[in-house]
Amino acid sequence: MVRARELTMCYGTLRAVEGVSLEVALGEILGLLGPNGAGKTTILRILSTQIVPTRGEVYLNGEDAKAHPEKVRAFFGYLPETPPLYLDMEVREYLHFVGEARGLSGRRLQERTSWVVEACGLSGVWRQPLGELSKGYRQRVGLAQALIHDPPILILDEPTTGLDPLQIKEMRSLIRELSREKAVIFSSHILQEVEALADRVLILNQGKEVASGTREEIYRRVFPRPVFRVEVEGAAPDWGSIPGVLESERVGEESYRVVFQGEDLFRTLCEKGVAVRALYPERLSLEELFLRLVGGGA
Ligand SMILES: Nc1ncnc2c1ncn2[C@@H]1O[C@H](COP(=O)(O)OP(=O)(O)OP(=O)(O)O)[C@@H](O)[C@H]1O
Repeated sequence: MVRARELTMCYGTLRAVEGVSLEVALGEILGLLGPNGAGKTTILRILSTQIVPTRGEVYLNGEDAKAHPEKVRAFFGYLPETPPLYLDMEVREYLHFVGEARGLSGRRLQERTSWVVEACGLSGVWRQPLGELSKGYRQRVGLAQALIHDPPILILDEPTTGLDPLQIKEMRSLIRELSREKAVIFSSHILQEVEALADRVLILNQGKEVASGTREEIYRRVFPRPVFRVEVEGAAPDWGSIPGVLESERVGEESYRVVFQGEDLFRTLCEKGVAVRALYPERLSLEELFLRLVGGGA
């Protein structure tokens, strides 16, 4: 549904994005994750045809975005980091205005407006001017305008910025619900956000892809061999003498992270007289993976 190949974007001498490729299918959520200035917004602006990349190709719903920008604009809804709202307009006026600009009219416009108002929880503020809405409601209106024409693709730049915890929860569940029948791509610099929402992640740093895939795939890239957490009782084991243990790291009082390649770590440890209290496969958070990938340590 969304396919971008080898995107590069230069602003003067600054290479904001370099050689980034991505794909998002219907029913899938891709999270772009990276620190400030990593190039996330630039990629989303390229995908939403606001800027033309210095190099690279974008296909939305099979159409070449560079060759047919007008055509592909019908295929997506875009929520920019700061939604462009006309602050004097009431919510209902604004959504009608955007719907008409998207080519809707008559019954279809009424239907779609009612749908987005319901889906985005806007019925209580329907007659309020946008300028009087809280940040959370403005963000919902921003999402509503992106959805009004029922596009198959949703492009969301930092969709939960500025929302309170309850609003974040609601926004996430709405996006998840929508993703059942849409391709969703969103950006965030918050690891928990991406972890909570994305099926797949594209990690960016200084304009370049650092890793991409599901968390498990990224995990396997960071740790190509199985990693276990081992909790022991008593003295620290002599890890170097235990067959199959390739690396060990102390991560707590009596807790170790162990890279093991062999048949049965538990049995091997017991045979060596190690008193094992707990042993389980390690599952690093996206945050730890991210830090390892960008070289910030564990
Ligand atoms: N219009 C522009 N002109 C010049 N430089 C730009 C422009 N837009 C972005 N940049 C630069 O490109 C780089 C990538 O910016 P971008 O906004 O894409 O990053 P980001 O990952 O979205 O960051 P943030 O999380 O802070 O929004 C930054 O160094 C930024 O200063």
